[in-house]
Amino acid sequence: MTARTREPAEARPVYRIERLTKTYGGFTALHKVNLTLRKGEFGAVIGSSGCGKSTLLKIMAGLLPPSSGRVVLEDKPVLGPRRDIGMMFQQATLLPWKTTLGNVLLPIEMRDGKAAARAAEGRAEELLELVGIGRAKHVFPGELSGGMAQRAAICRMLISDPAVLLLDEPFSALDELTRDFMNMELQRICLEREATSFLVTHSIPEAVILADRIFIMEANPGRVAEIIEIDLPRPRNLDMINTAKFGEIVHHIREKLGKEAFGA
Ligand SMILES: Nc1ncnc2c1ncn2[C@@H]1O[C@H](COP(=O)(O)OP(=O)(O)OP(=O)(O)O)[C@@H](O)[C@H]1O
Repeated sequence: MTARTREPAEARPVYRIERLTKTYGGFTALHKVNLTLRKGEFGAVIGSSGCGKSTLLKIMAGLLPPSSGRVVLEDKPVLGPRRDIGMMFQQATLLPWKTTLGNVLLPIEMRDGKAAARAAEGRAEELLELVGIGRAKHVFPGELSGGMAQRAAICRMLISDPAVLLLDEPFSALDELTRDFMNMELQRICLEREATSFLVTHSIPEAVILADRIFIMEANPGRVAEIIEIDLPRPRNLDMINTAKFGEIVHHIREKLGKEAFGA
């Protein structure tokens, strides 16, 4: 696996979220959230249900306007959806009448037309090889397993060469073994591409195994309560889950979230 050319802590900031507040009517869902992601960094956000994780991700993606504050990506304010922001959701949502290759090329076809999509076929094939489903390029989604469909969704996200990957529980619908495997694949892809990534998850071990930093959110109003640096070496592997250090980090986060959930 490709090693990092530099540690994210030394890299330049790519994504800046500044004093972000979001209100729905009289309800404050997010209150003055500050957060910076550096080039190649993997950030994860974790917090109890309703603390504003999805709201934060939607604002970061330009899908929802903030009430105040701002989001800046590569020195340009995010004012709406942008081609340099890649997103992935719990469901792969592939179009059933298009092949795997056709689905991967869809963002190009929709944006720049069929000729541009044809011109990008080689690149799409490379991406399918990268995630290990090159042989399924002419297969329709109905014949793909859940893990294969999410691999195709990864390629569809990467085809536009986004500056940042926003991941909303991308593997939570998969069985545990496939999910573990896909998380390791995600790490490999992110390391190879020096991708800047931000993951929303409900799973503490998933956040710990993937992230350089974990943002713990608390509710009422939604805010970042603590940032935890995960200094496990890279590339990470699933055996690390059984180490004392991993257990201590998980325990600390669980305590923190438990206090929040039960008001202790
Ligand atoms: N469109 C909306 N109108 C009013 N309130 C909303 C709206 N969307 C979200 N909320 C509220 O804002 C708060 C944050 O919601 P959000 O979905 O961002 O939380 P979350 O942390 O992603 O939750 P979960 O983990 O359950 O997905 C919740 O209290 C929710 O009820």
